[in-house]
Amino acid sequence: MLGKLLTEWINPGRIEAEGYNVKGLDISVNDLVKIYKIGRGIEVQALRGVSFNVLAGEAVTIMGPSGSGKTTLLNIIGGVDKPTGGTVFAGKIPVHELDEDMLEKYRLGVIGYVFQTFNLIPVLSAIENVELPMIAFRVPRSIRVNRAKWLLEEVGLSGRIHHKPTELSGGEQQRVAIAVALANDPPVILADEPTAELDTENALKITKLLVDLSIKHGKTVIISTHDPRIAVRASRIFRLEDGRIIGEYKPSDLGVKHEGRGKEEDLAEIIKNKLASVEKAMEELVKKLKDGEISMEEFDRRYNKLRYQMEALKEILRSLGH
Ligand SMILES: Nc1ncnc2c1ncn2[C@@H]1O[C@H](COP(=O)(O)OP(=O)(O)OP(=O)(O)O)[C@@H](O)[C@H]1O
Repeated sequence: MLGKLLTEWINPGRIEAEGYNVKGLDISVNDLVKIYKIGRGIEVQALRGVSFNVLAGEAVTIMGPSGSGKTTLLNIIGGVDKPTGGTVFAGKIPVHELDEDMLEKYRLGVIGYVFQTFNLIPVLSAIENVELPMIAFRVPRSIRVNRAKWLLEEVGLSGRIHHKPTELSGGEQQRVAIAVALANDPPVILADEPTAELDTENALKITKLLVDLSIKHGKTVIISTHDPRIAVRASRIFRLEDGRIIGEYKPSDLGVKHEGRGKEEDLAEIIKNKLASVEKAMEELVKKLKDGEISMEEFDRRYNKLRYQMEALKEILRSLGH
């Protein structure tokens, strides 16, 4: 029964030498809990009931400090790790219920995973790295080689296809890693801090490549990041802290246009203005409560929302050196 839900995705016949045939899937995460047991009865609760939805074809970011659970969350969505509790659906596929055999198929056909550390095989050239997932997927050689070339061209590396990872810059290695993730034309791309090792210019280029997969090709893209400058490039930002989603924003809530590519000084100015308006709204809310215009519940709900927004804005300012 479960196998049937994967049938569509595990057919190598759907892979073509060029282009993307497959659009994104909805991702639905419900009350996800992950507890790591680290011996002697000690437990680490990495996720404490995380729920959120990503629409098919949407690009979102998960933002949060180190240790907040970003990698754990992506690993569970990506079928690399199993949850302790809760559910994850990719379209109709109940990822949390898949056994090892089906998870392997799911990882090959449904998920393209981009890691922080590029994760390329050092002894293989760029093109051979891109071919690997297609070999595992049993894509015929003629299609495989041409698709690998096409994908490397797509990520702007047509002149580097025979280079080994060590002969490429960090930004170029991450481009190859994106081509690897796209090899089997997956509907869902997960990227775990894909820009952590890169300078700002390369980080923004890689982010654009990933976000464009959603905008131009309808893929579902989930990017985890520490960096608010990256986060604001997606359509929505989920803020994860201590294993919980504590807020959800649109870049416009933070005063930034969805595809804003402004200079960093401009961004700081915009965010300072937005911060001032959020602080003003908080003051007004306090006044309304004092004047008896709103109930305590309503105050709590609205004040907390503003507070999370304020914290996110302050974090962006800090990362911009203000
Ligand atoms: N395999 C594991 N065994 C035990 N604890 C783990 C394991 N993996 C992660 N953790 C713990 O779970 C929590 C969340 O870790 P996770 O790696 O998901 O966070 P993160 O937000 O991705 O952090 P970073 O930004 O530093 O990569 C942390 O407290 C971490 O120490």
